[in-house]
Amino acid sequence: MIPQNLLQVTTQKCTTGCPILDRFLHGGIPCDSITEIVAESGSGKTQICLQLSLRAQLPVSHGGLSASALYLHTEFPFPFRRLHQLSLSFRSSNARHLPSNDNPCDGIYVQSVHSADELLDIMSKTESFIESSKAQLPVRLVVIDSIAALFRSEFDNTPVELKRRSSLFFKISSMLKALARRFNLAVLLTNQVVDMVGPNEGINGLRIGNLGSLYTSGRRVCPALGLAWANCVNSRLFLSRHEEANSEENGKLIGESGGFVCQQTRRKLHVVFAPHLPESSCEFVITREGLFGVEIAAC
Ligand SMILES: Nc1ncnc2c1ncn2[C@@H]1O[C@H](COP(=O)(O)OP(=O)(O)OP(=O)(O)O)[C@@H](O)[C@H]1O
Repeated sequence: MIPQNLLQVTTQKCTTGCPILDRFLHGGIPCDSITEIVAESGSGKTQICLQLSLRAQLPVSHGGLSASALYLHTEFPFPFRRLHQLSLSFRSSNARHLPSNDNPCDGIYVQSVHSADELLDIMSKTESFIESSKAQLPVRLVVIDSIAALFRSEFDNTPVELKRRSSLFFKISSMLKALARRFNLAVLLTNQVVDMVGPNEGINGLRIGNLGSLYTSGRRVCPALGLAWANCVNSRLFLSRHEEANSEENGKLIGESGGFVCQQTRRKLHVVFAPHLPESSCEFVITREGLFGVEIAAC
């Protein structure tokens, strides 16, 4: 058996709730591991985090973790309405696998975080929190949405501050990895992107993972927080979006040629790096029910 297959056999995964995305991710988001989803704003990062937080409650036999989720949010306000909307469709399509009277939103512990120091403080208390919540569904999924927001304005661009920032990265990731290992948790983080300017060489051309350059909305971007943070996560997934103009008779906009033009957002999930996934990408859509993969028929 090759090492890649060994990892797949022994690692438990949390389903996304979509068979196409699960197949693409070889079962879902892995436990005992840190998975990062990086994308520009409005790409679906929060949507997939909410979706996973609900799906974690499913029994293991149905791809879940039979577990609750701890959702640490750094972007305000927390999207309670979207969670409620997702929970309604989740409950109606999974009624047979969930306790009949329970509200799935109750299986998600939501906690706001305002700074990196506060995150460290919360994580130091998480161990006893997880242990004490053993009576209900145990916490087996930790979400941090988003990690970049904690570092957005707190640090100057000086060597001393950058060193302080890197040391915080390593502290956070080693605490997360220790928690993930001890409780067999799936850890899911979101990260933002920054625009890349200038030629694709030198530090700009530095390749991290499978993809040389990341493109979204026609811009070349790279994940926020740089190389030091890239070394802190086990897997990195990238969500891209591109607006396409399709001429259509019943479309919404009038194109240059006088015909109708319909704007359509094409979204893709890419593997930037992951120990258990090959270089690949998968189209997806976002609906009221969440994120769903789309299989493109071969011509
Ligand atoms: N109910 C819904 N039906 C269809 N699409 C939706 C629905 N809710 C959200 N979306 C789509 O999801 C996108 C927002 O997703 P989300 O907030 O998860 O993105 P994000 O990457 O987390 O953004 P940010 O970084 O700004 O928080 C919107 O652009 C919208 O197109």
